[in-house]
Amino acid sequence: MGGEGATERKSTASHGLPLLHTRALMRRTPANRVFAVVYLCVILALLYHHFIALLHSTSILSLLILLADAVLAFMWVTSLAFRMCPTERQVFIEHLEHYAKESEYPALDVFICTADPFKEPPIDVVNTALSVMAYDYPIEKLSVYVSDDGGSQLTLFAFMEAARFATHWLPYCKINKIVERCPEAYFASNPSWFPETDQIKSMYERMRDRVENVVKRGSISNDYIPDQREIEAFSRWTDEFTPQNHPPVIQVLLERGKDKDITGHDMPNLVYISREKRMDSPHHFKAGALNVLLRVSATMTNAPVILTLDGDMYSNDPQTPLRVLCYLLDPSMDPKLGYVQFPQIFHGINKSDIYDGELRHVYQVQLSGMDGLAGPQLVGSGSFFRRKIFFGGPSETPEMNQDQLTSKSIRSKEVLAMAHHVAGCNFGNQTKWGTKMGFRYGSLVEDLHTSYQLQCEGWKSINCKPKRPAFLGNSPLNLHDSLNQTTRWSVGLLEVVFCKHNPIIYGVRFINLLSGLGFAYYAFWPFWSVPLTIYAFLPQLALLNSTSIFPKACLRSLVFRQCIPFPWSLWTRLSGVHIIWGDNTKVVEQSENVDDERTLKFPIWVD
Ligand SMILES: O=c1ccn([C@@H]2O[C@H](COP(=O)(O)OP(=O)(O)O[C@H]3O[C@H](CO)[C@@H](O)[C@H](O)[C@H]3O)[C@@H](O)[C@H]2O)c(=O)[nH]1
Ligand SMILES: [Mn+2]
Repeated sequence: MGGEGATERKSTASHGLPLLHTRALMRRTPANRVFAVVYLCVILALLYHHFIALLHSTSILSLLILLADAVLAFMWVTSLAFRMCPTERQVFIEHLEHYAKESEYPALDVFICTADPFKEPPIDVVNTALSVMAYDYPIEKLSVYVSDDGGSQLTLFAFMEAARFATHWLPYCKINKIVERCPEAYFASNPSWFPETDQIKSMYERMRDRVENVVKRGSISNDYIPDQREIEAFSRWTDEFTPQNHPPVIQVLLERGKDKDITGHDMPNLVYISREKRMDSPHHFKAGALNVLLRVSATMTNAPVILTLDGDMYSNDPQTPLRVLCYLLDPSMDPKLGYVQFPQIFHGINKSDIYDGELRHVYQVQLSGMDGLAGPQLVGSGSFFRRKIFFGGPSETPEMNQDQLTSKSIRSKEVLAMAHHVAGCNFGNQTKWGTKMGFRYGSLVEDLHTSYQLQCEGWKSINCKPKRPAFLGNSPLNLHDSLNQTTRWSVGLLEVVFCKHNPIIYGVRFINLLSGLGFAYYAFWPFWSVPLTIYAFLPQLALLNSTSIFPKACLRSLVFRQCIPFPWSLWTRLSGVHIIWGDNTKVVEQSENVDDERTLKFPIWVD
């Protein structure tokens, strides 16, 4: 696991072709490891100290401190997963041509989820879709599926508009080699001017106004719908149709080979899906939506590679799928590689980010840490999968027939009938969907839950962190949304803790010790609230009880003599600095020659 980084830093692979990717341990790894050993000693000393203090006098305060510090210590131990083998990787897209021709690239199905047109504005979801439809990827290999869990005709309307605008937008991006392919972000960035820029900009603004007007009004007037086929599509919204109770709606908006852009080139497939919802049938939230996408796409295109995106997360780099191919097309790649995860990077957050919406520790530090083990967890968006991982472990997946049904038109009656059938709410009942197949049910954080189960089955993953963010998304900006998200995540994470495959019990055995700890770190994340709450009230309680919570005893005499003489005594000898750590009950032992001027007093804080 460790040390391979250095040896992999060479320019050609063993088969003589230039390398597609490299991987190396980060330079801070040895320092991290030394730090971990030192820190572990201090934590043990601290817990020992609390324990001794408890023996001397058992008060509620000392019990609370012990509890708080025990939880902090546990969380710190689980976080070791991120520090032992932090890994960085590089890909070389320019070497892809040595491995495969464009026509040999695997097909790619993109899944975009949205759930509520009033919380996630359809125009944002449209921007997400346009940004991936314009990927630098062979168009005949690309399909985009939009899952609308809100079952809203407003979203369908937005996508009908998007399909028309895309026939102008895609050639504009490709001919002018635009890098920013999300139209909203492109026009906001003061782009360089091309002869068609003004025209395309006003087209975009017209589309945006139409979509926003319709959402504002909450209904679509007939003069907004130019096409008979489109009027028919909306006829499915009958009076009984509600977001929680409706039949499946699947609408093929663009079909490759049939629909052309304004320069006469093919358009990628674009399919709108709103799965069947019934009050008496569990929908399993996003995991349920993603499983319907897996099944419907299997009936239509069945691409071996899948990308999942949240509706609010657009592509910021048209070459992203090529980066993934650098791993997937490498013949020497571990066949157990199941998915490639890109970090979530958020835009529009103010500098101070008081709610930590950016989650930088997760995306900048922890994913690289997990990458050196069995691989990062899924983070819900920006994940490229091999389709087969949803159908069993690495040793048991049958090779699926990729040509199955793909020769038929996706608008054909047969294909559509099948697609509607698998989008039904009872289709997955009494099957392995959600337990052994597809995204796993049972947790609101389906991403962590599913990736944990996949890694237990033996699948591995890779963290891909290019300099230019591959995707940019939205994060809660106010306290209300932020608390809502935290509550939802906490419930979902506790569901992972209390499921029968708890990471501490199963994970450390089925994946590996450190990865298991890494998953435990996330699953036990709600437990941070225990020490936070205790430490929030501790000073006040101590004040009321007239007890001191900050200690006076000498750590050197307490720890060094009784517990761990080295390296702390060496440190004291070399530096002459005594570290003082005391006790809230009484002075345990006073050291003889403590030089007041060179004595550091501080409480020990974990992490
Ligand atoms: O029943 C549902 C619920 C949600 N979603 C979609 O799932 C995505 C994420 O849901 P959101 O409510 O925005 O949750 P967040 O907390 O913002 O999302 C983070 O956390 C989720 C749960 O871990 C992950 O799925 C996401 O990818 C990750 O960005 C959105 O696009 C929703 O439209 C559905 O399609 N159906
Ligand atoms: Mn979100």
